[in-house]
Amino acid sequence: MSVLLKVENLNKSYPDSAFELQDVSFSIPYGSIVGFIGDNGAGKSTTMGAIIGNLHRNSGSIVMEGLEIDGDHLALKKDVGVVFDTMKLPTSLTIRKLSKVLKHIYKEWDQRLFNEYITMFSLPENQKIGKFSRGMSMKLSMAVALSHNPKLLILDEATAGLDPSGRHDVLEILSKFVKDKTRSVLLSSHITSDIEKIADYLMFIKNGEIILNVSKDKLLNDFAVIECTKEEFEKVEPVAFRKKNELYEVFISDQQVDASTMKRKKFSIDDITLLLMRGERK
Ligand SMILES: Nc1ncnc2c1ncn2[C@@H]1O[C@H](COP(=O)(O)OP(=O)(O)OP(=O)(O)O)[C@@H](O)[C@H]1O
Repeated sequence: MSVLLKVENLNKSYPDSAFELQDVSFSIPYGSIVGFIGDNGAGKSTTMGAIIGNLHRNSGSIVMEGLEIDGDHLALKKDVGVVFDTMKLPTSLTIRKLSKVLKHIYKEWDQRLFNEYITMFSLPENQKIGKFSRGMSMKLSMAVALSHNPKLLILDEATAGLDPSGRHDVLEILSKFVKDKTRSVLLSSHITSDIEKIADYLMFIKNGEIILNVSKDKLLNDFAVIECTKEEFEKVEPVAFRKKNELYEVFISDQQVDASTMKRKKFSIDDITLLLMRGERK
């Protein structure tokens, strides 16, 4: 399995905050969509900002297509399309004028593709961008990010604020984007149903630490949620658990389930997220 982006031991702290990213390490294989899940303030935007060089990292290495990105984030920016929840495009321009500027900035700018996205998202070409609604701005950022032929798309809460048909379009675009296995997506979202639909890998972060990084298929097939008694609980090594009155709700590898005494519960990615974020670890 070859890797598009490899992040190793990424650490980042802020001068006026107790928060720290703690040795964040992960890889993004070619052709994959990685869903990045965590509570507010868990460290998703910090991780993404440190990767693209918007934030200074304390330590750690970032390797894109085998090339160490050490200070020279320009090399990375060419190959990475970014959509953050706050838009950073010039508000006084119209789409028409913006595309003329972008043509000069990006060597691989694809005007035909950009026009297609603008039509698909029904965005007005002659209205100033500053007057766009939040959803329209996100759609425009997405169109820009996709049209300079990036290898990696980094999307921070990009589907939040989109109407259902816009979200449907974006999810479809992302699935198509990775289909030929030469590109990948890192996507953070609180809408776990979106992630459940399209992600190949799920990466959970809590208090600046990656607590689980697993393929979606493995998560759904090789793990289980059970409800059990204290005696049964003491025999297992859970990933996470929550005490519910006298019983325990436990997230464990499926191998540990003793089918004669333990009952598997149906679970969704939302359930797992809640157990990982609110639950305890043994
Ligand atoms: N510029 C900053 N200065 C100080 N602390 C910051 C700064 N930016 C973020 N933080 C802190 O870093 C922590 C992680 O924030 P971050 O934005 O990475 O979380 P997140 O997982 O993206 O959250 P959300 O889901 O709310 O977007 C928070 O405690 C936040 O207060």
